[in-house]
Amino acid sequence: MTENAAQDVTDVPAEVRDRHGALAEEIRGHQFRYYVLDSPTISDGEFDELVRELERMEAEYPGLATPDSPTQNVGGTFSTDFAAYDHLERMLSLDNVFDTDELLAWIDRVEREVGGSTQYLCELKIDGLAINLLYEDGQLTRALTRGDGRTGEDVTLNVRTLDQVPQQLHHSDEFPVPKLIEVRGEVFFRVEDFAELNAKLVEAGKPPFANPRNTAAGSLRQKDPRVTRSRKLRMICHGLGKRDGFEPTRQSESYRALAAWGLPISANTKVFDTADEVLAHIRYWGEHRHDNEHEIDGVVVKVDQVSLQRRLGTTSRAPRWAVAYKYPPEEATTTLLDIQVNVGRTGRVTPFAVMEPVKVAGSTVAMATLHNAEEVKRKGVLIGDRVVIRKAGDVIPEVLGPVVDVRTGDEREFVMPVRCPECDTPLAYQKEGDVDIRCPNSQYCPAQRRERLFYLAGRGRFDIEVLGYEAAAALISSGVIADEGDIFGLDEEALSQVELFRTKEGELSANARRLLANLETAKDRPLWRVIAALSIRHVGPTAAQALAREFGSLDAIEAAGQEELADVDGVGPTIANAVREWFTVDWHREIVEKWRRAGVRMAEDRDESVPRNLEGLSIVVTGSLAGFSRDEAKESIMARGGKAAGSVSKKTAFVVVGDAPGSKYDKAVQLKVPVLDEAGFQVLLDRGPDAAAEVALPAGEPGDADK
Ligand SMILES: NC(=O)c1ccc[n+]([C@@H]2O[C@H](COP(=O)([O-])OP(=O)(O)OC[C@H]3O[C@@H](n4cnc5c(N)ncnc54)[C@H](O)[C@@H]3O)[C@@H](O)[C@H]2O)c1
Ligand SMILES: [Zn+2]
Repeated sequence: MTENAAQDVTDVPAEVRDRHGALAEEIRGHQFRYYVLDSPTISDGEFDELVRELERMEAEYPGLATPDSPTQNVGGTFSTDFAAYDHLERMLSLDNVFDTDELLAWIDRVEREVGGSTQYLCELKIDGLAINLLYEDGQLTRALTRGDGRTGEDVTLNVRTLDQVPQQLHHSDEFPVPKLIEVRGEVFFRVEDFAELNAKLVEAGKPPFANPRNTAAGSLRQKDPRVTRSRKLRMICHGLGKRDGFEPTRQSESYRALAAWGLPISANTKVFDTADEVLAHIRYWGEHRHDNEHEIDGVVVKVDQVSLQRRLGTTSRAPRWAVAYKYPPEEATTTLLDIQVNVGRTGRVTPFAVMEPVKVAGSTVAMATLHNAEEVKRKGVLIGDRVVIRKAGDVIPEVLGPVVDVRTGDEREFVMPVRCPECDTPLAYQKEGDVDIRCPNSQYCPAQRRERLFYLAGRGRFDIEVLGYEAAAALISSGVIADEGDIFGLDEEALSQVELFRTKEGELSANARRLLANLETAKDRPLWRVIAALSIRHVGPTAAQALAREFGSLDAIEAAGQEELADVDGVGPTIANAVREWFTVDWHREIVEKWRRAGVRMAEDRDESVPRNLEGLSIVVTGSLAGFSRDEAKESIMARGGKAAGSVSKKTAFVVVGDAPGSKYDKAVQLKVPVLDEAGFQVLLDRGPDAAAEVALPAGEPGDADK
């Protein structure tokens, strides 16, 4: 103990004592909301930050670390809604570390105290709620929540509804069922079960739950076990309490015993010898945090040998032989300052949340899309609310829902505008039943022109580096181009009229020159990217590639009929309609004309060394071929002028059948379309349709002749 530790609380300056007292009180309030009401008002990350602040105060003034401080206690309490029982052995919490250095310091301390190296059992830290199962003579006699660590809430009837929890432990020759044992574990929702639960709620017109952990806690702590039964709660065991008749030497061994008795254990526990291995494991799970069936908030590192666990002992709050490495929190709470709307490339008007900037998962979040007016209603958020937001990995941030309990009454409902915020055109649904409302002024709406221009400069389209959002906005608002049709007509003179492209001295900027150079290169992008750049609804990269491959030029696409388009693999009727409709609009065709005049590629290059011997023929490939991938087979057909169709019709010239062909083969037989095997396909490619017809399998022959 340090000298300081002897310090008396009365030695602490009064204002520090007050601050400490207030913070401790605040923390206890949050613990009550979290453990008893299952309804926290701040995120776990924010809560942990408060606790750390308390710890920092106590490190400076150790006199403050009195036994009733939250830092010295297991953080829960119990509710009078349930009968209370004492645990036979206390249930502890875990100490946390938040980075490599803190973990290495913990490992150092452990190894110093046990006088050598040891083995580390690493487990995923399941984000659920702790449960204590008491088995006497193999029978489940009681299930308690952690409560304050000494006394828990009796949720036996609820736990009995969990399929994974055996009422009677299974017999095992290797591990005889002990006379008495307390099994500790975590109750949680699998991510997919939680999503399913929420989907059902939404379908029933109810607001979804925000967070699986608190929902799991709420689902288990029900007065009516039937509610618990209706929720797909799961459990994983991660420790033992009191035991009589079972003395494992390692914790990892005890898991084998639990499994033998029919209890659920994790498939993701591993034992390591060195700190490096432990760190690599933690790194691995940090990157694969969402590849698991349940949410994890860290990795728990435990000394595996039970004798060493005993030697290390516990503090009043946590074992000294285990520690939780916590990953950065993915949820935070913040204030929803406003809900504004954005007009997209296709005129879709989407509300988005403007929030007080908050740090989550390593980045600062100030905005998040709310998708549509219905979604705003469904989430139940009001402007001015405290909201829970989530940013998981690379996924865009999401508003989960409001913290209803801290509303002041000053919050107000969001009203979806009825006119476009940029061009004042009345908004409309494109067709009945649409969830998205749109600005129909697609030609002139400045927002849509700007968004389309920005979009065509992106990856998978023209890839014009200098044409970012700001540049797109400047080009449209300055009026030097009316819309994307004019973009390739830009020259030095036009650009010098745009402030963004001028230097302070009024000269053309280097960026302007770069833009012109970029535009020159962009004219030669492959056809599919040109198609994608047109902002035809539903036409993403896959459809654009299919169209380019199939038709080879924009003219051919424009000339193609609805059925012909829909027939292409990767296109289908919806996209076919969108393409047809798009070409009926004058100013759309004008864009194509302007690009054509500027020298933008309008057709695929043809490989002249390949014979065009399949011109006009529609060929379907089904099943897998040994010498060609799907795409190679299609490309070989298209390079010869043929059409690689997705479905068999009377117009199909040949059906090429590989291994495991599907219903297309049956259809070919039914329609008496000539069928080729792979060798026949090769003949078709090399020597054309007449030669292939001679090697085609007789139509309707194999097996199915009488169909
Ligand atoms: N948002 C709030 O207002 C609020 C309030 C109180 C607590 N909390 C949150 O609750 C947590 C603190 O509570 P805590 O005391 O339970 O500490 P903890 O979550 O840091 O760790 C202890 C618990 O981890 C669980 N656990 C999961 N997997 C485990 C494994 N493999 N091995 C062992 N234990 C495992 C156990 O149930 C154990 O009790 C923090 O995440 C905190 O942010 C939040
Ligand atoms: Zn508009």
